[in-house]
Amino acid sequence: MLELRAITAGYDRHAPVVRGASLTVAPGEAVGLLGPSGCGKSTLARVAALLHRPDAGAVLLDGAPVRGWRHRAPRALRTAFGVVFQQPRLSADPRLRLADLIAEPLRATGRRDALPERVAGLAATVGLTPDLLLRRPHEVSDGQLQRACLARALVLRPRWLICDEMTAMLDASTTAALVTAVEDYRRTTGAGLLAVGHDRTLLHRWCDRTVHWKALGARADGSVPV
Ligand SMILES: Nc1ncnc2c1ncn2[C@@H]1O[C@H](COP(=O)(O)OP(=O)(O)OP(=O)(O)O)[C@@H](O)[C@H]1O
Repeated sequence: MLELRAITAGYDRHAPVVRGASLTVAPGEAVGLLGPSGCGKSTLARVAALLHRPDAGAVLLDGAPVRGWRHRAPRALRTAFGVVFQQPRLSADPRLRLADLIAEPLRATGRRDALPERVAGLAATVGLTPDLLLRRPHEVSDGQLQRACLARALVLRPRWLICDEMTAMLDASTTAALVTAVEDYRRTTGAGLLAVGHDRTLLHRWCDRTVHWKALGARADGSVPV
């Protein structure tokens, strides 16, 4: 179980953007998080993925409170999360060919066993042809790069997937392909999903339940329309 308990977080301790938000995702469950622009969804998603340390509150994994964040989180916890962000160009190293981009977490964790087979298998899962794997980010479309970013997020076989507006910039067919790839992965692994977005129809179709920001118990700070 992934539990966020009364999370307060932000970029200035005196003016947090998230205040007292609570949310749970069970293993195998797909939870959608909807809310207006700027309310703090991405900040909360980064806390859930152990990428942003909250100012208050707790993140629990299978009942155990998380104590370290980012590089201070134990490797076994860090690699339990696969994260896909909205803008692939901000999260992809422009020097890497797509095959190396997908393999990056495997190399970083020293897990080079069966690397080419794993990359080829994931590329097929997300709909990338072998010729695209040889190109660098500036030689592919946003949708193709996002497919590679999803493959990279899956390469360590995470137990939890955090998709933060993963399809917001993409057309309907790429959106459908990426959602199908996530669901195929979840069906075979039992991974839990937190999908953040604005598209109510997509999240309702995709997820087991969709939570609105207002239902997280988050307190308004007077400036954010919750
Ligand atoms: N790195 C940062 N430094 C300072 N403020 C930030 C930073 N990132 C986000 N913010 C601010 O925190 C608030 C919440 O941003 P966040 O991205 O979490 O909202 P969101 O609900 O995901 O928005 P959107 O739906 O538009 O992506 C916003 O007011 C934003 O300007």
